[in-house]
Amino acid sequence: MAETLAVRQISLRFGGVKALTDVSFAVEQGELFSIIGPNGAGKTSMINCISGRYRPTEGRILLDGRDITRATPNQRPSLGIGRTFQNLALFHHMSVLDNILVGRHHLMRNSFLTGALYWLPGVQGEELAHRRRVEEIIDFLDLQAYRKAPAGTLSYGLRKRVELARAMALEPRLILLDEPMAGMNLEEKEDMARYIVDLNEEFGMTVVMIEHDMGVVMDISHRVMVLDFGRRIALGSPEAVLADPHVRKAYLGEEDEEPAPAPVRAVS
Ligand SMILES: Nc1ncnc2c1ncn2[C@@H]1O[C@H](COP(=O)(O)OP(=O)(O)OP(=O)(O)O)[C@@H](O)[C@H]1O
Repeated sequence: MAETLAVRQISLRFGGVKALTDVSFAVEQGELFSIIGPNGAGKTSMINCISGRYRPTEGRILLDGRDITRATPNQRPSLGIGRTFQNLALFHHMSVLDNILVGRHHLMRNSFLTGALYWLPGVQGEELAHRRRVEEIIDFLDLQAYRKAPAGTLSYGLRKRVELARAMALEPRLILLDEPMAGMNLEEKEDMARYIVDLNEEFGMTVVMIEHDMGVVMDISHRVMVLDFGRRIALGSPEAVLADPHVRKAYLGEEDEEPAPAPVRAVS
């Protein structure tokens, strides 16, 4: 299967801090790929390199074989990369519907002039097509009851769902989810896990997810990469990663009975 994302020997330094060191991995088209690791392991730094927020000190990032390492964060949505944030980034006073429409901004040919030229032929048609697509996403994420509500009035779990809707509205080929279940109760987590599986299977979106809830990660991921101190220490199926003694030591704090691990290794 084709590689949607290829990360090649990425390193990222902040002054003396090595956030990432020589990390490589690839994500296949249609894959649901998770990145896990202890606090400070470099997970968000990696997502930020892929989304363009951080520019890696070394290495390359390819999307569908095209080098996007130097593309700006503003260019990445047009290239097909959508993301959600660890801390919610919604417009609180805007309705759910309008927040989601913001996600389609880069797809709107007429966006800049839509207001002024609204009555010209084609502009209304385009606007309608965007609204239809947004309504489909609202249905998919069961947000009908909240479409007119200001985003700031919703519960935390619902706001996370609106943020997912906004990222989906971009119709990304690759969607980056930064802790989509953080702060949720069990029921909200189960809902979110189902939506992520469905957007992967039904909408065909390739997913890269950071998540601390190991149960969810192991349940829904096709493959899992483990970072520790900015290095990749394991990569493989959830079962292989869970069974890996170095992962158990680094991530779960279990005693390692074997000699110290090599800095970079893979299991599959
Ligand atoms: N903008 C920044 N400036 C300086 N140091 C940073 C910056 N961003 C991250 N770091 C450092 O890089 C390292 C990796 O941080 P990162 O946030 O990527 O880890 P993480 O695995 O996402 O952690 P968490 O699970 O706590 O969110 C940490 O030592 C962190 O302090």
